[in-house]
Amino acid sequence: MSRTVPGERGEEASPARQAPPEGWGVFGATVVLDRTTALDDVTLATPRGEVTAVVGGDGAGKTTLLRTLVGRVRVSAGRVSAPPPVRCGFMPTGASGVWLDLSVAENLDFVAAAHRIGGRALADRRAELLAAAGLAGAVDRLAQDLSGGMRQKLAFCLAILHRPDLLVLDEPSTGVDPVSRVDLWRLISRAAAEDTAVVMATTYLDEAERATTCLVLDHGATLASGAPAAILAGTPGTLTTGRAPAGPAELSWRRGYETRSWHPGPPRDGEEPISADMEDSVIAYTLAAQHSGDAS
Ligand SMILES: Nc1ncnc2c1ncn2[C@@H]1O[C@H](COP(=O)(O)OP(=O)(O)OP(=O)(O)O)[C@@H](O)[C@H]1O
Repeated sequence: MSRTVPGERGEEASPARQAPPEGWGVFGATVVLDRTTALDDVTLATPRGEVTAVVGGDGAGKTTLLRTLVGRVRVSAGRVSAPPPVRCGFMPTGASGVWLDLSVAENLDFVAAAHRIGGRALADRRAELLAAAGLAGAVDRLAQDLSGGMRQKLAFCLAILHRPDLLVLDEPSTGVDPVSRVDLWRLISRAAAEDTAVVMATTYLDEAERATTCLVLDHGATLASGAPAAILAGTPGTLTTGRAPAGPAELSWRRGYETRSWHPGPPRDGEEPISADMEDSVIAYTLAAQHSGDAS
């Protein structure tokens, strides 16, 4: 394990740093947790100014990967390169970074104090974030009295308050209503536009499709990675749609009123394959990994 983190939590805020030439990220990382291989030789590069999405089903390794990136989990093989903790922002899943018995303003002030931000700089930053997150009318409300979406947005504001170089978000929009999801995505895009390296785990594949690059995990292993368009273009096998499954039930799934069917290999006679969106594509990659030994 060779994590390169020069700073310690709680050290004084330092100016923004350049990423090393090879960039920040997790490179060839293997993580074993209590005899479970949570990550198996996974690489995730996190360039500045870009949004990198990590997707995958339950237990795929998303949280472990993000926690590895911010130094909370040790790798048993591979390498992690990240800014010092004081220059990272981490939003854990479920808005668990929010103090429920503090008001919105107190939450922000508390985190600002930890980063030694005060006075005019804090007033300006607080006003900017509250306006962008649509929380200006709720500054004096206890966090426990916020809606789930408002709490997620507050958690986001806490993670980004000190303008981190690397912003790591664990399922920021899970359980959030569609309007708040749009707000959150705007905040995330804005952070990237301000040259922050943004990494987010998400279960919403339409969000992943809007990221600059995307990493698809399954059981701790990489199924696909790259620009969303490249992932879609590389979708394995053949995908069709219809009213009923075109093959075995375990290779079919519902999409709205339709049923998608997948099989490995090229289209068969008479089949009319469809183009995959990210949701179909991730399912196809997963099925391909599960059925890699099957004849096409
Ligand atoms: N502390 C731990 N001890 C042992 N195994 C763990 C621990 N934390 C996670 N795991 C295992 O590591 C694997 C990856 O878990 P992880 O939480 O990273 O997945 P995830 O993609 O974030 O899933 P979810 O979306 O369900 O939270 C799972 O098999 C999980 O059971």
